[in-house]
Amino acid sequence: MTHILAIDQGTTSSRAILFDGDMKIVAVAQEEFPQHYPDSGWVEHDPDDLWGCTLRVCREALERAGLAAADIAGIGITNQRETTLVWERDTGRPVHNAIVWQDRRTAQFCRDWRERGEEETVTAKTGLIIDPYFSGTKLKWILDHVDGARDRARRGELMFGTVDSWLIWNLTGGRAHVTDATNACRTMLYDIHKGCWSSTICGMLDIPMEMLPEVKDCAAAFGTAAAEHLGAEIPILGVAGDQQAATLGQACFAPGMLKSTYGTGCFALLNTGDTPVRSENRLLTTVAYQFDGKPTYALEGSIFIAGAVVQWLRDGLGLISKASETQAMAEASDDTQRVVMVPAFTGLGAPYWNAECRGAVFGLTRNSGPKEFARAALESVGYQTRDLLEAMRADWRGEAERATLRVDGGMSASDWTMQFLADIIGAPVDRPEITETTALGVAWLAGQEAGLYPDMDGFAKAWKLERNFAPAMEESAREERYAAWKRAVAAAQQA
Ligand SMILES: Nc1ncnc2c1ncn2[C@@H]1O[C@H](COP(=O)(O)OP(=O)(O)O)[C@@H](O)[C@H]1O
Ligand SMILES: O=P(O)(O)OC[C@H](O)CO
Repeated sequence: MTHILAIDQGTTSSRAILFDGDMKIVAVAQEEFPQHYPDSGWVEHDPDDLWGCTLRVCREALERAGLAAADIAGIGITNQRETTLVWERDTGRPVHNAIVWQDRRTAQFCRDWRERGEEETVTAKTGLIIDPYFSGTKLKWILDHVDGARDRARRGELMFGTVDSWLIWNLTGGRAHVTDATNACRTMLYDIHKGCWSSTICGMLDIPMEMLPEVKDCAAAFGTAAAEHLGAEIPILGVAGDQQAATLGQACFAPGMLKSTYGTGCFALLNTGDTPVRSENRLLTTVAYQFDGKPTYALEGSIFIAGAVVQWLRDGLGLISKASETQAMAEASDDTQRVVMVPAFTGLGAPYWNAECRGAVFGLTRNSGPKEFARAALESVGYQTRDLLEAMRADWRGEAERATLRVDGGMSASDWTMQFLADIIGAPVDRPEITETTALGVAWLAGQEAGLYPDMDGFAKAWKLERNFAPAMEESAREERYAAWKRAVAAAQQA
């Protein structure tokens, strides 16, 4: 058994990536699945799509690599986080579509909950703020709206899970109802200090605790994939939410190390070691990873629109036909114009958490055109990251000051964006050779549990730099531009 199968179940596609004994990628298979938008601000996935396309890509990757299940030492699963599923214990049938992390249907409930003055209790226990983003209020919504669901859950007939739990349940033929600490801590039902489900929060949301999965370390025996799925039994040995998996894949193991992943959204995590740091600046306290029952914590900043702003230039405005064209446009743009784009298409995430804010563009002149729009779109990703880093620097005793930022995700391929990022945060940006860090992180979890891959130190040494972006912008220009961004965000929120 020489290989590891990493499953990356994301918001828009499922991917299966096979790694060899040297942690090199040997095959990738990917499949997109439909998004469902039943109402304004609602986003759902069909649970059968999530499971079905995951299984197909696993089979396809094996076929492409010319490998059989017997060659696979273990499976690692990483997944879109917070997305909420409920299914029947007996039949495995979901009682509702999965409610996706982006879904805002519980915004009113969250507002009322905050106004009842209960946010302090929630934050103290879970490290999160009250927002529809997390699983807790989505699960409550399902229990409130599916006939008889709460009573059935109380009788132990229904099970809750995030996407990792759902996939493991299916892979193991209904034998394992489990999750890991990094996924559990995004539900808003998990006490990150005690390391267990919180009866207080479950009580506040009237969630029967019978329906919650068992929480394990990130590297553990999660169950065995049944032979009928991939041709032979394979143990599932690693699980982590996708942003935590990227933190692992970037080998951010020491306190103060920082990564940011630029996909559809952007998620920055700062390792704070064994101390859960309480944010004074609306960041989240989260479990970065957990081994031997001991959590390592992180401060997380979540931005909902990063690469998605480039998709909007392509699909919404028709200014480009592919994402990489933005590079040449930004290079050729008029630098004297100060067009500022606030891409708050679905509200603003950290550190603003303004669900009602919408996008805006400032500073347009008669000469502003597609190139300036492209530049402003790419710059918006840098400015939003700076917002997160400002908050991290303030929260973490100033120790995150000028820390190198390790980047990954699809948009990190844009050299122009990465250089602007280094310029505007005033700190170095490191892009690794492998930008598939999410899959790598969870492959490493499974691989070291299987005894195939090195320990933490060995893995950290294997991390390789592809390119460093050093800040080159004058301090005065940096601060002047950032101030213009802050004014634009304030104005967008007032509009
Ligand atoms: N060269 C590029 N320049 C700018 N944006 C890019 C580039 N390549 C990809 N992107 C953006 O990155 C995103 C895709 O990254 P990916 O990590 O695959 O995202 P996800 O996992 O969220 O689907 C898209 O939103 C796309 O617009
Ligand atoms: O599926 P992604 O890569 O868009 O990541 C989604 C995040 O896990 C949401 O918290």
